[in-house]
Amino acid sequence: MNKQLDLIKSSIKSIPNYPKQGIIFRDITSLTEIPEAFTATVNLIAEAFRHKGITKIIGTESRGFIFGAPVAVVLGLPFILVRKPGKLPREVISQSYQLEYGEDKLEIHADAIQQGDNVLVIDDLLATGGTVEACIKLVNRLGGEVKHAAFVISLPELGGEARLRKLGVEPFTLVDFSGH
Ligand SMILES: O=P(O)(O)OC[C@H]1O[C@H](OP(=O)(O)OP(=O)(O)O)[C@H](O)[C@@H]1O
Ligand SMILES: Nc1ncnc2[nH]cnc12
Repeated sequence: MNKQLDLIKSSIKSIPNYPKQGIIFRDITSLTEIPEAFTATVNLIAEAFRHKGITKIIGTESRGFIFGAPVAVVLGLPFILVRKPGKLPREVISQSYQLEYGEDKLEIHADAIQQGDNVLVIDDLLATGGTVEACIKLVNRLGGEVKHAAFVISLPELGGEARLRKLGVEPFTLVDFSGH
């Protein structure tokens, strides 16, 4: 187990000052290029949630798709896409959320979640928690519940873990990095 987590962490490249000065970008493209690391990542998340009564998995555009979709396949669960505005073809509901500078929106198909759904949100990385909070609001507005959210990477200093706990969701993360 620790060997797998070590492999996953060492597969993530850190790029200083990208996309802007002062940010250290934690790059999952170097992880997905290593089949053993990508497979271990998907399997560790899937096995952690196999017996949690999850009914649907959400992946958030775009990096959440990379991990959410294969976990949904492993668990045999529906995969729901939460996308940036204007990308989904049928009726949607939208949720605004704060970015570091300014505001953006996320959308979900209005018929994607039903009353009683127990939804797992999957993303590559938890920073401020704004993205996952917007997903939780979308699911709740459609009558579903989010009790679990899973991330490959957490940046605890940015407050996302604490924000999620306040919303009653215990974050599941594989590796932590300190520093932005
Ligand atoms: O916890 P937060 O502060 O909300 O940040 C985390 C989000 O930011 C990144 O996505 P981004 O919006 O950069 O889009 P991308 O996946 O298309 O690169 C990342 O993939 C998470 O979805
Ligand atoms: N430091 C970081 N690296 C990669 N993706 C991010 N999304 C938000 N902060 C990030």
